[in-house]
Amino acid sequence: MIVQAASKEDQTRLVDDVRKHGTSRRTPTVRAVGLIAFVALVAALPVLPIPEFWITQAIYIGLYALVALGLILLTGIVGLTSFGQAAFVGVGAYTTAFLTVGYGISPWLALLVALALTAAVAVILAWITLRMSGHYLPLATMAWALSLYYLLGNIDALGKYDGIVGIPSLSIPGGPALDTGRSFYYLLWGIVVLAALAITRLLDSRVGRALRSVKGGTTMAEAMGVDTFKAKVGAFVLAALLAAISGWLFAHFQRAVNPSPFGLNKGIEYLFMAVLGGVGHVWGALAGAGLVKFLEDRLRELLPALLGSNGNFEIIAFGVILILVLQFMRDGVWAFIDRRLPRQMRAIDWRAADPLARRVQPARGETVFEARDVRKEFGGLVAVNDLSFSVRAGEIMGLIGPNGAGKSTTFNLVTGVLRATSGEVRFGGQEISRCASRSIARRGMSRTFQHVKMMPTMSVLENVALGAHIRGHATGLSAMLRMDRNEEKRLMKEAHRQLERIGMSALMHERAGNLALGQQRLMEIARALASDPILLLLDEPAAGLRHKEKEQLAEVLRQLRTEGLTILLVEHDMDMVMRLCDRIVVMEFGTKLMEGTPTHVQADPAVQAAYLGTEH
Ligand SMILES: Nc1ncnc2c1ncn2[C@@H]1O[C@H](COP(=O)(O)OP(=O)(O)OP(=O)(O)O)[C@@H](O)[C@H]1O
Repeated sequence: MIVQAASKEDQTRLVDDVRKHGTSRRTPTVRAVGLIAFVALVAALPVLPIPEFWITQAIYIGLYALVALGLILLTGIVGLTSFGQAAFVGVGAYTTAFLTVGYGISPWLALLVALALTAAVAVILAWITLRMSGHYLPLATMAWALSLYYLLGNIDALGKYDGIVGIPSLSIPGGPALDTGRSFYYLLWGIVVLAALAITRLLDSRVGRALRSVKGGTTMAEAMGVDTFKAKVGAFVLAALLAAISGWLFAHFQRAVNPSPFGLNKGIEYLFMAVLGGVGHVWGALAGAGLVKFLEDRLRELLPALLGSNGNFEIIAFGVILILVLQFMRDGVWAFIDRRLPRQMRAIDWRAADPLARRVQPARGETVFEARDVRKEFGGLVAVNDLSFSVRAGEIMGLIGPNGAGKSTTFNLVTGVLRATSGEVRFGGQEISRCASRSIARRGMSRTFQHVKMMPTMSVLENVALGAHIRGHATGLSAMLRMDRNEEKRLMKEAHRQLERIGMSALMHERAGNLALGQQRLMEIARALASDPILLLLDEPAAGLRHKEKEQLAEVLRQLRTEGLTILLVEHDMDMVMRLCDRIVVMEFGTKLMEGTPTHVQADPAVQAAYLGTEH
């Protein structure tokens, strides 16, 4: 991962800032004022003396924003692309149209049916495609959008391409009818604001961190105990449900449906809204929906006048705008605004929280880990050749060898990233050779990566809190309802404690991507420690560090050993390995060359030859 180190002044400023203001400073008020102003404007709009046209426009923006919100979660947060959101809007719209017009069912009951149907379709699509890597999901969503469009247009009971008319307007059960634009507006925007709030809360939670960790690869997330498949399916279903709610509202607002607004074109337009608005931000959905609606209207007037003929020219203009946005405002309009707003700092509200329960550590000297004749073949290449070694509680075991010796492969076999061709890996007395990474993490093995893997746009504290994922239980729903705060405080307290342990708590509010490489490596160690591991695996933690940073790292590792932690260390810096490790396994060409104390290893002619490249 390419990361930009913050300038020395930036870091000093940040640390000073935190010290001066105390770490419990609240977010500056510009954001809060902006939020209040926005909600006030949304609430006041219908009572202002403005033409009905503007209310209708605001309703369309709200309908679009609901769909775009789902895409923020799916594309911006989890990193999946869907061209099929318009089709989910169609499921919501057609289900309610069919049931309310054909069978006189209450629209609210029809909403439940629409949501159930949408969830079923989304789960099936996600289940089939997300197990496969590559572009299967985007392709499947395209196929889904195309097939639903033609299906709707060819079913007699759904009125073919003419659709269904005479859909009743909504009314609050036992309350008023929402049959005017202004009354409908309140229901719709109430739902939009609630959905935006729910997604914001979700992102600021244990499940939210897990969802964000999935973007850009699953290895790190799985190593933190996150079920990445479940996270992806969950995000896909939630995005589909938001689209279906938009469709349900759309049908009762328009009072008629036909297949055209639910085709692939519209699916692309929804994606365009999310990207234009800023796919990484909840506000991006609102900005994108507003901008696209505005552009749509302007272009529909302007383009025919300019070009002298009628047609769907705005699609071409959208394409050009998208290219320009991707070129000059890659993260969307909201990211551009967000960068200019005061940085958000989390208030420290966890001091009084109960600490998380700790694992019982094995007695010093007990064998915690064992590899027995572990072998890994890549085609004809034997990367790890019947390797056996064990690690005892409370020691630092080094795993060294020249480039290509098989150390990283061994690491991946041990942590469940790769499956061994043969042999056995045991941890805590149990066989784990067939276990997935996340299940190994739950058993008490935690790791760092040769190339730092983190969430660069999230704070250092949040990155470290991800490490404690397996120690929490709060669900996404409880996060949306803010019923997870007690556990969240405990997780944050743990993350803070681990940052203090490695001497980095002053940087906890900094964006992880702004840290220098040495600090990022230390942050990874804090993250691994937050899982309360029995065995800590460090993959070349000193790579790329300067002398002083290496000294700091060595000091941290010594301290951890004193506290009784067991460490398996892969490292190229021989000086560090020899000074730190209790025992060392030396590998060459996938085979164990020898095992012993640093003194033995250093004196061994075969080891010297392996490193110097001479015959032995
Ligand atoms: N996925 C893979 N497919 C094919 N060959 C692989 C794969 N992963 C590793 N190898 C090969 O296995 C051998 C061992 O590689 P590995 O990365 O484990 O060595 P290493 O000791 O970690 O090296 P380094 O110190 O350079 O990281 C190398 O020859 C490498 O090319």
